[in-house]
Amino acid sequence: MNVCCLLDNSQVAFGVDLDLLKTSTPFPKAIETCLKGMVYSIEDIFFQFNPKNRPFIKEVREACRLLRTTGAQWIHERKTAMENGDDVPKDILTQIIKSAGQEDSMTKEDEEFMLDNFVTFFIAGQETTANQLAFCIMELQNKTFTINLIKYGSAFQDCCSLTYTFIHLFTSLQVLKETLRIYPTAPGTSRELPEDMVISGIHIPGGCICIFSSYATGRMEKFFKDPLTFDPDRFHPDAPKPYYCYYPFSLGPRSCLGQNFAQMEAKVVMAKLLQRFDFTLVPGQTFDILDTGTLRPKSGVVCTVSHRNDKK
Ligand code: HEM
Repeated sequence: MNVCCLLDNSQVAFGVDLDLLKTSTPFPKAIETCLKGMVYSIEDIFFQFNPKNRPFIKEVREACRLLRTTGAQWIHERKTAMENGDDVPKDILTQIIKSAGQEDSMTKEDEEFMLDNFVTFFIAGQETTANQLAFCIMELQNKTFTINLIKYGSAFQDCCSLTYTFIHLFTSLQVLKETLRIYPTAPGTSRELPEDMVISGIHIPGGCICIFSSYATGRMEKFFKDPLTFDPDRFHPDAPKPYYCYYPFSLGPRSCLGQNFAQMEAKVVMAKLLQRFDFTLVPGQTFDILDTGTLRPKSGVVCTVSHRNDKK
């Protein structure tokens, strides 16, 4: 899933074919290492001062450097192509460079800022969607979900026979939205209060940082009946909309920039995979969750994959 999403992001956003399926690249590992570094430093503010963490910190620095040098190289190549009047894709990279070109002058700091955005885009955009799809495949093996599908009148037999109803559930995003309710791959966010505020009758002084957990609210009986049951019907177009208790992409002006892209990507990747393959979970895996900054399935969702045509 990581490879699928990384290929998709790099191709759509930066017009680069990473060729990950043929050659092994250090990219997915570098993204994972950067995320880990972020989590460890948030969890323990003294992390970087502990001598025993030095080897890991070195690893994180190298991973960041890899992402930044790659970003710099891609930007340079695209800039040169644009200056030479070559045909370039109308993708995000072209937009970033065009916007930068409208500035009177580009300082070294601006260039660093552009690279920061590149790395944010790469990290934010890959793990989250990949893990969402992995959780989704994990839930497809879940008996409760199977029962729910039978309720829709679908001929849902071994794992996932593709009826119209089933495909519709995906394309209408019901399944994907329900996946993010129980497994919000970016499990929370935070905001610093600029001034004193009263929230639900509680006075909070300005300068405090409030942390919001979409993982917690998504699993609260108060907001979702029988919260641990995977039921895509909660997101049926006629069902009442969740009110400020479902925010896997956060809310407000600084919410996820890639939300629409992510959901379109998830829909396309999932539909393509399920049209072609059957997934059967290798037994003995847990349905537990691992928190590595983003949430991911602890056992990795190791599956036996068979091509649908082979069964005909
Ligand atoms: C299932 C997939 C995804 C989930 C659950 C997710 C979730 C989030 C969350 C919770 C935030 C924090 C927003 C906040 O603090 O208020 C965020 C920020 C962000 N996301 Fe996503 N994201 C996903 C996919 C993507 C993709 C595919 C991209 C880009 C292609 C992307 C780009 C970004 C960026 C650039 C930010 C920073 C926005 C800002 O600071 O203004 N995300 N995302």
